[in-house]
Amino acid sequence: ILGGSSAGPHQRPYMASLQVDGQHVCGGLLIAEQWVLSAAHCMEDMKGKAFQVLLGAHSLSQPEPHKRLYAVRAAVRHPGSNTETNDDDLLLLQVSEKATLSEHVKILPFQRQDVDVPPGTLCEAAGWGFTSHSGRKPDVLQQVERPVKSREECNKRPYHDNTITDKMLCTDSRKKDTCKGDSGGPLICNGVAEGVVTAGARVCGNFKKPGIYTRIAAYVDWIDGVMAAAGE
Ligand SMILES: NCc1cccc(Nc2n[nH]c3ncnc(Nc4cccc(O)c4)c23)c1
Repeated sequence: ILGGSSAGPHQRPYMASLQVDGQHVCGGLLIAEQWVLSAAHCMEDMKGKAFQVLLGAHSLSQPEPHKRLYAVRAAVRHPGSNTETNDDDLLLLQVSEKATLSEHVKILPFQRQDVDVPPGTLCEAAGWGFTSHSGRKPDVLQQVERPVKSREECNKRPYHDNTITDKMLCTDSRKKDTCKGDSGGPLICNGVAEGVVTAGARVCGNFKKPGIYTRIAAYVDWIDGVMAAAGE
């Protein structure tokens, strides 16, 4: 997160950190007791290694009583996701057992009504991604408030030039923005998860490349279907 601030400890108890060999790779959000929603592109960063899901964390390094690392029982990428585009950039992770819910670990409701968030709505992104262009990594969860940018505007040059589909939304990216490591994390508007961070052009903090998010409401049937079909 560029231009943001540290979240209060456990103020965002739905935040997940996807980790390989103890290193943060991507964000995620807890959407059910045994399910974390993230971005399909995050699987590319795993380099085929096993990865875990950290829940209940504020600091990535410090021992915290409610921090717990879960093994992944199943990783389901959206069938439409691919390495070339931002389309359908969603990943559902079934963790090895139901998460122990508490003040520090909570489920975040997601938008089920497939209606665009009005442009100008102030939303929040959070993550443990880069906090500077030089690639500085934060220890504690960062957050930033961003206004939604209309799809019409976001699809113009010099912005994203007609690559933003109805299943995506944009936020202004001038100075304050998501960056490497924030992929997979939530965009929260009025307390409800509306989007999942996708890397898009991978540019951070440049107003010419607004932040791009996958609109969760456009994937409710897929999400419900995967969770229903999976076993224990
Ligand atoms: N703001 C959109 C967004 C959301 C999520 C991830 C991303 N960026 C990235 N995703 N993956 C990446 N691999 C390498 N570099 C990357 N961005 C980068 C790194 C250092 C300085 C800088 O200006 C930009 C990214 C960009």
